[in-house]
Amino acid sequence: MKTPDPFLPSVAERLHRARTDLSLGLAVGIDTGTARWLVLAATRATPARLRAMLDGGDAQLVLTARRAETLKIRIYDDDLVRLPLARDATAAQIQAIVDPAQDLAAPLKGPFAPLRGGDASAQRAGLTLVRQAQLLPAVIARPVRDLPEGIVTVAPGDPDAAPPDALRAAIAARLPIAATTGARLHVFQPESGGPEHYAVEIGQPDRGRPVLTRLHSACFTGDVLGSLKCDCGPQLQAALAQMAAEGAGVLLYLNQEGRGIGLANKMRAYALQDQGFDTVEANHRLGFDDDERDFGVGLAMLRKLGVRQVRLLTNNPRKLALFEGSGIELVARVPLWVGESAFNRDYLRVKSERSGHLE
Ligand SMILES: Nc1nc2c(ncn2[C@@H]2O[C@H](COP(=O)(O)OP(=O)(O)OP(=O)(O)O)[C@@H](O)[C@H]2O)c(=O)[nH]1
Ligand SMILES: [Zn+2]
Repeated sequence: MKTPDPFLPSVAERLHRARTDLSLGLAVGIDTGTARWLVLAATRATPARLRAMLDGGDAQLVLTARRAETLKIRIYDDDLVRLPLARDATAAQIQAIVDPAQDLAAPLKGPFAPLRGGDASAQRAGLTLVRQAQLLPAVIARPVRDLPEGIVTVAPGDPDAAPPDALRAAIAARLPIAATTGARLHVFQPESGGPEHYAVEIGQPDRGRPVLTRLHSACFTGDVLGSLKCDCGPQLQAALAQMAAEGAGVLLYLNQEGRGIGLANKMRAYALQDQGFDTVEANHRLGFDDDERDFGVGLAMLRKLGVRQVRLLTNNPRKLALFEGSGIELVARVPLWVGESAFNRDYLRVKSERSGHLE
């Protein structure tokens, strides 16, 4: 077998570049083996690139099935829809279809005649990349004979087939915090780019015994600003306090703002919540699933820290299921109910009723 050229990017590195390029408003190539597609993030396309896409005459707007349900579009491809775009389509028209901000003010956007049949794998890969880039999940796609020189190109199966990101334990240092002076902060970096994640190690947890552990997802509004709309800030403080009281624990701070949709989209969701939609409905109207997080990175961090058994502070059944077959034993769940306020009572109720959160 030929050894790969060490200077060429790996699949994981190419995917990282593709996500970055889509965020910048650049087109990415998707090569299915029989066809080549150019893909642009619908919310980032510059006017010139949008025009160039439309001029070909066979451009499509690709949306998730979640967004299509809101717009009452017939879904033929189970997880997505493909809408043909006219040559004279405008950026404003596309924005109105993609972004739910104007849904209530201007509900009638159709009629839509989605495409059916044929291979949608390139479009599906495009959607996966833009949602991983925390952009609104919608792409403009167009088949081309040849991909332009210098365009980052991936295969449709790459986003799912890429090996889980290898993590580098970059650095750790002592960090006295309000909860305890005996804390250390570890910084982990995915080797193929992407956001860093942190671990706060309290005391010196005995690796031969179950470690009190929390997987906490970033919430700028709750953790930093003390937002009353969620329970994140109080959960963070309560978890650290309990670890300090027991003298040991590990809190993973995962940079998955807004259950993985990013702060901008979480604020779009909050604007929809102000219109009366709940936290789950708001995600769906934006085109996302209820929860876009991948907790696999948390397992990788625990392995790096040498944690083999956990007592997990959570009410979320998805976090419990994560440990099945992971090699890390879930010994107990420790409930974490704190911080209820008049502003988040409905949010907490929806988490119990719709997302299955445990008492
Ligand atoms: N999309 C979206 N994300 C939200 C909303 N409110 C809070 N979040 C995010 O939800 C995440 C909360 O995660 P966690 O603290 O892990 O809570 P959890 O999944 O409910 O699980 P446990 O607290 O462990 O029971 C954070 O990333 C917040 O930014 C919302 O209305 N919409
Ligand atoms: Zn929060």
